[in-house]
Amino acid sequence: MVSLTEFSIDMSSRFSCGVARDTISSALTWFFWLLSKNPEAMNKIRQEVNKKMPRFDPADLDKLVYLHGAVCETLRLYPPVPFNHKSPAKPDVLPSGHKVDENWKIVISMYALGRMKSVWGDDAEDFRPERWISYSGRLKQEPSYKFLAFNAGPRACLGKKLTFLQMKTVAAEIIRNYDIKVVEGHKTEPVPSVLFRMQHGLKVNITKI
Ligand code: HEM
Repeated sequence: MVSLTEFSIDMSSRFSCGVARDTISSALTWFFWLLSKNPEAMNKIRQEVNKKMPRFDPADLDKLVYLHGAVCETLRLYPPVPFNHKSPAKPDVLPSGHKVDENWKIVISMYALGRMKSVWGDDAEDFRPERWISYSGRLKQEPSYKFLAFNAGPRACLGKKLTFLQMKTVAAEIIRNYDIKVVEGHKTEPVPSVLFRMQHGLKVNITKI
């Protein structure tokens, strides 16, 4: 058996396994990229994990409020499903006053909504997990029509809870044990498609803590 303390991998390919793999792998890839650009947030998550969940216990995942905020920020800025379209079942009038009928395809951009200053404030473009935490240190719940990564209404995503469970589990265990740095000069570009992947994957150096 070989014990590795430092190695390089393409993180996006490591996450590509399991049910609903593409959405969760896309989200985790952007999550680690955002954290590598925000080392302070990475440290805060590490401290929170070590303090509130010293040994992995799924029952403790709810206590990881800052980590939850960081996952929400990732999904707000880089929604794995960046746009969607819907058609009305019968002629209708939208709140904006537009008349629509069954032949219309209404395109909704989750990506644009997540970055609108009128919705999220002047710092809408910034990665700020604190945005999701109230003054009392609890998680702030945003309406699903505002935080649209999982869509809203009767056909919203059925895997939302499972997504947070999986993402927080992977994030907590990786951040607790490893330091991650994106390989210098590595290009990160999104693929403009139905799934918001990273064009060249995410090449990182991993060091055991
Ligand atoms: C980051 C992770 C995920 C994101 C961003 C996401 C996003 C979405 C979105 C936007 C929709 C609505 C699609 C539409 O209106 O056409 C949806 C539907 C759905 N998702 Fe997810 N999803 C994620 C993970 C998962 C997981 C892990 C599962 C199951 C294990 C899952 C199961 C489903 C199902 C069954 C639907 C269809 C619901 C219905 O039509 O009634 N999703 N998801």
